[in-house]
Amino acid sequence: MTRTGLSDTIAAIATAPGSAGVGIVRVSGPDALSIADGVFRGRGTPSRTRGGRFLSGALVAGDGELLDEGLCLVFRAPRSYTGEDVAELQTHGSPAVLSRVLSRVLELGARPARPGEFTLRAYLAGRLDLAQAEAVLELVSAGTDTARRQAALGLSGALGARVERVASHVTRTLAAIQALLDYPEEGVPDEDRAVPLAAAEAELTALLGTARAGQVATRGARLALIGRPNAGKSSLLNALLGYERSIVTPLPGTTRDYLEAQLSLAGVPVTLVDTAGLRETADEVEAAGVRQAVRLAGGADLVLALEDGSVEREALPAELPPQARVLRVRTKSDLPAAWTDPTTLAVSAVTGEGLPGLREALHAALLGDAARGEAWLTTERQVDAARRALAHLQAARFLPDDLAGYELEEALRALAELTGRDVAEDVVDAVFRNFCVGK
Ligand SMILES: Nc1nc2c(c(=O)[nH]1)N(C=O)[C@@H](CNc1ccc(C(=O)N[C@@H](CCC(=O)O)C(=O)O)cc1)CN2
Ligand SMILES: Nc1nc2c(ncn2[C@@H]2O[C@H](COP(=O)(O)OP(=O)(O)OP(=O)(O)O)[C@@H](O)[C@H]2O)c(=O)[nH]1
Ligand SMILES: [K+]
Repeated sequence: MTRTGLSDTIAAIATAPGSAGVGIVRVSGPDALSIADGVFRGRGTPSRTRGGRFLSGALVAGDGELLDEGLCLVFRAPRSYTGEDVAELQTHGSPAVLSRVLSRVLELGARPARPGEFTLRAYLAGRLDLAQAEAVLELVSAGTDTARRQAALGLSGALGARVERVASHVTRTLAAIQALLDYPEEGVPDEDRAVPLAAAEAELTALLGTARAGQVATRGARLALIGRPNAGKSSLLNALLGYERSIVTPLPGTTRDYLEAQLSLAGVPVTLVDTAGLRETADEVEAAGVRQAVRLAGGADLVLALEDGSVEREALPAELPPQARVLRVRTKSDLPAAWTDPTTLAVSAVTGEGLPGLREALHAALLGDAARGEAWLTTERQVDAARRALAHLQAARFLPDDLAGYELEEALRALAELTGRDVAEDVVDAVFRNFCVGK
């Protein structure tokens, strides 16, 4: 996004396209209220109304034609979403009405808002930090209640407060180091250096631990079903879905390509991936399927490794990628067990036995025990800044005071970036590029 025109008055339809009970045209900037005067006719005049009030009346075109009945909400700088003067024209929510009201507002001198420009202005006015602006974006697009809860927490500033706690430990250490730099022979005592640094590291590590959960909650998760032929992968997929998505036969090697199906696991959107059974095979097509299965396991957030409980246990013929996180499952628990293993969940796709426990285990493995009520990291940008901050803290641990001081300053810079107090313009612009017009 270019940074020109930031003192222009901007306008956009703020509500979703299509018909709705009510629709809103939002106008923000120095001329917002005088422009509202030109389109709104009521008993009061927007530019002479106190902030925080609304007027009821009519919206009219340039030639005086009545466009709709409506309300005008008046916000005065700095007490508005953007921090600027804002007029909200609230109409009946028809695209025909909204486009005529917007045209009139543009005719009166506003320019169309760029995507995210209202929120960018709120950020530049210091009303939101970058992590809060990201939370606004996540709230607007939240598809699950978990995503909504985390976004609302982020918008409330809870993430900023967590980061601030880490930063305060680092600042304390840095101050102690700087106070003693002129007397290097003394060294900074542990209670001013090792202790707060350990606290900062522990808090930051806990925060980083929420990243997977945060990303799973907002973007959903991929779950790959892996196992030998006939282990019961397709049957388990169908049982989890509740309908026959994947072909099940007694013949080993039934699934050769992979297939995907969507499932909601306690509000988390999950993509289940059924793969070809893993075995040594002379069949070219099946062998390609096996290689693909291993690759899919590497790309999944979680691998369900299935082993047939009714036959003698055999190791998987292929190595799973080392980064894969694996949950082990013993299938066909309705049949006499040929083996058991306390670290393996037993399920039956036929009777449904063990399925509720499996669903719970999946949910726990995907969302972890990230504490409720605590803010999570939800974007790659936040995770990257937190990782860099942690690396600097760890580097500082074993360095002499002067060099440690440098690492701590870098850690503070990364923490400031995390909440968006010290961020390069292109990074900010990349965040706002994902917004819709009108937000
Ligand atoms: N109609 C409408 N609903 C909306 C929004 C909006 O802009 N318009 N929002 C937008 O995304 C969200 C609410 N966000 C907002 C946050 C702060 C202010 C605001 O003007 N705050 C002033 C106090 C105004 C007053 O009380 O007079 C302030 O904090 O100083 C407005 C909306 C959700 N609902
Ligand atoms: N009794 C019992 N039989 C099962 C269960 N799950 C699967 N089966 C049977 O095991 C056989 C193989 O099941 P599939 O679901 O096709 O196994 P798969 O792992 O997808 O097999 P491939 O496609 O060959 O890799 C079928 O005859 C199923 O009916 C179960 O929980 N209990
Ligand atoms: K099969």
